Amino acid sequence: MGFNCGIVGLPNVGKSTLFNALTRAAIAAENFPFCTIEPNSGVVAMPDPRLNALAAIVKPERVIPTSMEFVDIAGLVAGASKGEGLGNKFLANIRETDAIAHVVRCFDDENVIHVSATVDPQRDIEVIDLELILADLESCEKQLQRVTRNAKGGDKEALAQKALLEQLCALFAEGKPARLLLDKLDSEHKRLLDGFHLLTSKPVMYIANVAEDGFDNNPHLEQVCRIAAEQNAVVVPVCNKIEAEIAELDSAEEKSLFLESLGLEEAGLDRVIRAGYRLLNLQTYFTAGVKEVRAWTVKVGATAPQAAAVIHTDFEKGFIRAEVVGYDDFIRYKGENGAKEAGKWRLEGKDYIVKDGDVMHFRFNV
Ligand SMILES: Nc1ncnc2c1ncn2[C@@H]1O[C@H](COP(=O)(O)OP(=O)(O)OP(=O)(O)O)[C@@H](O)[C@H]1O
Ligand SMILES: [Mg+2]
Repeated sequence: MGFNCGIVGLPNVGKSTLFNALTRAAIAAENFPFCTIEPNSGVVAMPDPRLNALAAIVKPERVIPTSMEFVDIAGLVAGASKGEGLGNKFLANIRETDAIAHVVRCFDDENVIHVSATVDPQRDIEVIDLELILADLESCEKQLQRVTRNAKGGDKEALAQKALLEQLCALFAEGKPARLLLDKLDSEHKRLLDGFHLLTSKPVMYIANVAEDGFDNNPHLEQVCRIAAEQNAVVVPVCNKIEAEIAELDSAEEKSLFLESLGLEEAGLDRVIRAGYRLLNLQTYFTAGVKEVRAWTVKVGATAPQAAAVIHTDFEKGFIRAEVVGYDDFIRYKGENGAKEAGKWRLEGKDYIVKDGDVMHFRFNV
């Protein structure tokens, strides 16, 4: 499934370090700005303890998690929207993503170069936001010219696009991102907005890259949390450097020992991956057969046929019914047969809205 989250931020703030930890890749993450030029992408497995619980009941030959893609993008600097630091190219890379993980430097370290010399999360966030907003402003102004020509003929769609583009330009002129408008738009206007391919309409979460001991009493982190709260955005505090070190350990045992020695319960990466998944408004359903127990990703609100299409488009085309057992029932009644006996096994039709954790089997006909 093609959902991805772009790792975005100023140069040298720890983006590639996080990417390496997430994907166990070994791309260059050196202490100098613009170390990354070409975007790197990697597919990351979604940690989900429910898979093991299902496997313990079904005892399948294999267990397959679902995944999402992360893309490590080059650092942006002030002036990027005018082409500074290869800015236009990097902005084009961001345009390809579905959501943005904005990495903000929240650690002090004299040895790690900061492009503005000091650590100041508020300023750094504003630099990135401003570049994305300026790029969107320019793009909307261009689109407005084109649409205005079409609207002269009285074309309804063009008139609606024109009104929305004007609203967006006004918002950008105030230095605000398009995502602030999202809650106020109906589905028709959301469709129009999607068609404009903007950067600031993408959902954003903040990755506060802290020092090893920077989770508590860290004014930089507090600043990010304050800004995020104003925007209704999520903050994930992580020490990217430690995560990269943990990812290099071979066994799960070594990892948990290392985490314990640092006083941490869970790898920060799992929190990043889960937050990215939620940011994209994704949820998981399962298939549980003796051959394989597997997690699949669908958008929240997907219907049963849409969920079926994730496995194969034929499943959607020839969709007849979906056999469904909720995850909790599946566990409580120890599998499909138990759930059936307890009256918790359902046959659902094409309008059924999939719930997170549903264990599903599709009946189809091609
Ligand atoms: N939490 C941290 N504490 C201390 N040092 C860190 C931390 N996170 C990353 N670093 C260091 O910061 C430097 C830059 O990291 P990295 O290359 O990942 O940045 P980047 O954002 O990808 O940069 P670029 O935009 O140039 O590609 C590296 O030397 C890395 O080890
Ligand atoms: Mg990099």
